[in-house]
Amino acid sequence: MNIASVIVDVPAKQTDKPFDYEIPEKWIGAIVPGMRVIVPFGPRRVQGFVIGLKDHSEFESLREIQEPMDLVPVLNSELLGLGNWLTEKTLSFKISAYQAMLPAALKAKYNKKVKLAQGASIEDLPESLRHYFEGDKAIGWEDAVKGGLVPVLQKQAAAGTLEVLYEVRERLGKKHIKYIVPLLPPEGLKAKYEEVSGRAAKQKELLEFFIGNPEPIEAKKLTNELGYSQSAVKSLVDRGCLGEKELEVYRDPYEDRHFPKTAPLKLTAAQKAAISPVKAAISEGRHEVFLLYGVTGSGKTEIYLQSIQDVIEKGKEAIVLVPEISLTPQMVERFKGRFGAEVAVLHSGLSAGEKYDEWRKIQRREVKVAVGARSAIFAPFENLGIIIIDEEHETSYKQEDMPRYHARDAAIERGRNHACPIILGSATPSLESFARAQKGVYSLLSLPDRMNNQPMPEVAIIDMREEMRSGNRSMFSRKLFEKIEDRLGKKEQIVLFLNKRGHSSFVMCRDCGYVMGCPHCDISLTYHRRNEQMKCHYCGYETHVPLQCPECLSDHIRYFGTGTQKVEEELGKLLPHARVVRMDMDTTGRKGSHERLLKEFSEGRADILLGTQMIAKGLDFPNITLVGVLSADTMLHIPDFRSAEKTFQLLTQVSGRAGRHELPGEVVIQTYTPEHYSIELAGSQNYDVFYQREMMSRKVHKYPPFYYLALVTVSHGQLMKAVSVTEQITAFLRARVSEDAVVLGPVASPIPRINDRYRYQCLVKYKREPSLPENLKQVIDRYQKEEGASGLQVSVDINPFLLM
Ligand SMILES: Nc1ncnc2c1ncn2[C@@H]1O[C@H](COP(=O)(O)OP(=O)(O)OP(=O)(O)O)[C@@H](O)[C@H]1O
Ligand SMILES: [Zn+2]
Ligand SMILES: [Zn+2]
Repeated sequence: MNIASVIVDVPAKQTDKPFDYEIPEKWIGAIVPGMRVIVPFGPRRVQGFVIGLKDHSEFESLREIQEPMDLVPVLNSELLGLGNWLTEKTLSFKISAYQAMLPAALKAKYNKKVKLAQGASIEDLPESLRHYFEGDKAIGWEDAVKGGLVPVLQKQAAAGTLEVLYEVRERLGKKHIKYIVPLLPPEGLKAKYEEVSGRAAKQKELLEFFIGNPEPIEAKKLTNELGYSQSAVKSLVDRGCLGEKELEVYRDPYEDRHFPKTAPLKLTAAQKAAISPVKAAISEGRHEVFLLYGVTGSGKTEIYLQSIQDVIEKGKEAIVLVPEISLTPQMVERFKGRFGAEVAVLHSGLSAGEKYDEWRKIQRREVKVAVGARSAIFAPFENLGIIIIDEEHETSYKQEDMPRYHARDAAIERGRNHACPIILGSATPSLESFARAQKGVYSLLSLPDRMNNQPMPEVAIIDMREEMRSGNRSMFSRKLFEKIEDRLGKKEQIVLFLNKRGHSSFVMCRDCGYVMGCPHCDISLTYHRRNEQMKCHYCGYETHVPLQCPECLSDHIRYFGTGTQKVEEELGKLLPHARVVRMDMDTTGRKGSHERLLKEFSEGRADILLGTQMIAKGLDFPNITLVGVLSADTMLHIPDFRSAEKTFQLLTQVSGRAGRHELPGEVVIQTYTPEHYSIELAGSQNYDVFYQREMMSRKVHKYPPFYYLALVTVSHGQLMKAVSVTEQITAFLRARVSEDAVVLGPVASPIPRINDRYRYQCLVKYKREPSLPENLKQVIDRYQKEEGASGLQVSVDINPFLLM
């Protein structure tokens, strides 16, 4: 096996296949599939993934691998296979698929070193290696490669005595903590104990401690918590009885937090009925996809926890996906509280170094559970027993760049590989999933009632046009305002929700109706109060708020729309005594701020939690008895066939924050289109009727789940170029699909220009088109050649979630 098949890091059609390389004699056995290597490619040196080994190649005179990049494989064989699957499903390059599975720290160029693994001791190494690692020394990767040490180091890495560290710049290196270690065996310490004079009682005490506890102990803990004297430590260090040692600790972002241990709750009859098929699948080691459809507050999380418990008891591992936005401390606490140090948490709030640390815990089998957002689906477990996707309807599970995968599909694929069950949980399942459950492709589990049979909150829908007509120009309807005052009086808590998506604060001229738009994109600019700036959310363009309308020179130009800042101001005027916590992109930008704000609210130091999407999900606070939705319809106006579904889901989720415990809850939804079925049915929280109604409309308009979609987006600096290429593509595809398929286009994208590039699209709706992937690939290949030269971009998204 002296030949390696390598996928090189050159994302292009011509290079999207394995290349054979000869493994130099000294690295035979040291280079195995799943490792990265440096190979010569043309005149360059590039990175590549070894995907297989073989004895013979059909090519002659192979070039040699220059050097390995890893001591142990970064992708296991299952993930290598998953990479093929991803490539096929998303029409992306293999290299993009593999890169997508690794934490960022492994992707960029970071300093790499080999060190003694945590918990290993220098005596575990062969004599010949010890001098490299004594006294916490490390050997640089380059030196190890030059010195031909890789194969020997690799053996140690496989045995767990050595490991590779990445020095991630943002937080240089690993974090170290000072430990005190006894330098003598207990008998030696006893001998010293006799030697120490009777007056040095503190030293005697300390020696006694180490005779009983010969393990290293954190210096701070020894003195601060256990109360041993610092000067005694110093004296014993001077005497050569104790040593000080810096030991690496993981940068655990939750280290300062204590998670009280929770025990499994006694399940209700409904929960028992729902969990038992899952338990059966776990114990039989069978792949099955469950859709857990349970209303908000019905106890889905407890089902996740107890299923994971079973999986851990079988010696297997679990992945839990939650949407980024609801990966709140409260969610993390539930998993850490139950499984403690067995849990790794992966989310975008972590620095690259922290993410890498969490990933390593998984790779080194130190944890059993990974909780994280979308990309946690690639957690490098080898013995998966269950995958859970909470809020499975969330669109953030779809990745919008290459590879454009949906985490749900990847989960099901991994579930097949590991013969393990999948739970998709939601109070408002996606139409796709519910339709599959109806057809029996997924097994449906239902939790139709809240815990302790609490009723669902009562919902009032307020027509804001009526309010306007009767002279109320405030952003609060009379009913909502009344109820806010009532709750403030009763010292109960309130959630006010403002949907930022769809429309936000924009600047408009009251005289001529001019709206300030981005000069580079066809979209209006968003007003930011904090620095009095207008900003484009697509290209980042920023400008000052004008004092005069550029069109008619009127000075009646001001901002419109209700941003959270504006609501906060208005609350300040109307209810100066109310304590308001505002949560949106602006207030949660800094690390830890999200957590701090929620804590403030949960500890009752605020009355009103005001926020955007990020407060809609997952919050479980007993004192919330009123939820107000300030403008329910903004989401309805996005040009997207899922807008009604998203509106329904969001309203149901927000409403679900009220009355989850003893106190009953109430919800007030303000809208300008109360007659729309998504709003009406969210009001009565009737998913089943909504599902029927929406399915009908999808069928008529030929949208998922009745049809699949493929979207081709073309962009170019010149309008005519974008149009003509889209025209060609549309014609090409139209000639190659069956008559059941619909090919729409060319049409301008809903945002027709971003960053001075014109955007056109072609949308294919189809039921069964076995040759479509091949044809789409041809489209990509055909235009890829032009791309570099003229700035043309052609992208294909299969099952798109954003039609923008
Ligand atoms: N068997 C049980 N006995 C007692 N309390 C329970 C039980 N199961 C769940 N609970 C409690 O009920 C509350 C609601 O449960 P949970 O948050 O899991 O609901 P959920 O279905 O995940 O809701 P959402 O979809 O709104 O997040 C929680 O406070 C939880 O601790
Ligand atoms: Zn004007
Ligand atoms: Zn712009």
